[in-house]
Amino acid sequence: MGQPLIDLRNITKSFDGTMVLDDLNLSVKENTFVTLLGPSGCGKTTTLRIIGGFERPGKGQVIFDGQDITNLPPNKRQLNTVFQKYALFNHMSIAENIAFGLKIKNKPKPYIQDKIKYALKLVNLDGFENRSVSSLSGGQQQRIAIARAIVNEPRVLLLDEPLGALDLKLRQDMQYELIRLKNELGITFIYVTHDQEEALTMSDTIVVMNQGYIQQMGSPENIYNEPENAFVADFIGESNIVPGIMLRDELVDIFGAKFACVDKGFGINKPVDVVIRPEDIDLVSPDQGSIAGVVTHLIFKGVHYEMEVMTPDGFEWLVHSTDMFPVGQNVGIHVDPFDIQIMNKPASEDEEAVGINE
Ligand SMILES: Nc1ncnc2c1ncn2[C@@H]1O[C@H](COP(=O)(O)OP(=O)(O)OP(=O)(O)O)[C@@H](O)[C@H]1O
Repeated sequence: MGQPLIDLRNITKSFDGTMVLDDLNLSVKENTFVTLLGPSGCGKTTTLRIIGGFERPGKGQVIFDGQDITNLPPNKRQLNTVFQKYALFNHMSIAENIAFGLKIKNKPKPYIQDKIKYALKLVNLDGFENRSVSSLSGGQQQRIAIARAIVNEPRVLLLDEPLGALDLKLRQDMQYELIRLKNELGITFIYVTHDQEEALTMSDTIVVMNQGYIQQMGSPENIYNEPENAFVADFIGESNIVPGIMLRDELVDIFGAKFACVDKGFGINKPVDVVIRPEDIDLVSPDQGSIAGVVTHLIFKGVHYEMEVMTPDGFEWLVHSTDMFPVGQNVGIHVDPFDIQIMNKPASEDEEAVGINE
């Protein structure tokens, strides 16, 4: 593969003596949609601001297309940023808002007019040139903010929770719009969100962060199906995370019951964490399952039923199924070997950084 477009090397950042990013390494390939995902305060925005040039790292380098841009100001970088608050100028028309960056660069008038038209078409707001900012809905304002960034022809668009202020339906519409834009424009998107569903929907690559460390980096499928640790498993979707003992290759003991799996190389009689997604549990008759239990909770969720099944050890398994099993019913739990994910127990309670270079 060619060299990455953006390479963060050993980035460290503290605020008031508190470490926010600790030796962070991140490579982003050109023309990918990369999402920084993690809980509030994990350092996503700080990472984005360092890429954008709004924040200087304490240590480390920001490499863009092979060049060190660590000390370059934001306006000299080939990227544009869209924030959650649209930051449009209320006293200017839509056209003036979009033209703002181009006027500063002294671009000729006909060029600017063409660009405004082109950008408005891209964000599905043709003919909005003379409208005022206040006459637009939140979603429309956010599209204008994106149009304003696009006319500068950045190689990278940085987006910091750009859909955070929108309601669910609008947010979903805008998610599709952004994917379309990325495909049409062929530019690299770096997107910050704490919404895992949004990340799974939109990204080519998800970077899961926690407490200033990258926990895992991979495709949405990889992150969802093969979480590398309990934090990722828990943060991305719902999971049953249960203690197990690897009896040998491809066989794990969970609460005294044997489950066939496909994992190897963990050793013999080794304590592990086992991740099983709620939708991967099949409820069968008690004698057909690997372990028997009783249904303790049942909720109808629209697309599926959500149930909890308590096994004799006292663990309550979360189960999603289109079949309904009433509270009090005795059931067996069966899991396909491919749907069982074995993880090493963390070496200590400390957060661990994981290697992220593919
Ligand atoms: N300018 C600043 N001065 C002091 N502390 C800061 C500053 N910017 C960020 N922090 C702190 O750094 C930590 C990481 O913040 P950051 O905004 O990067 O997290 P985040 O993952 O983007 O969170 P959120 O989703 O809430 O925006 C937080 O504890 C935050 O309070």
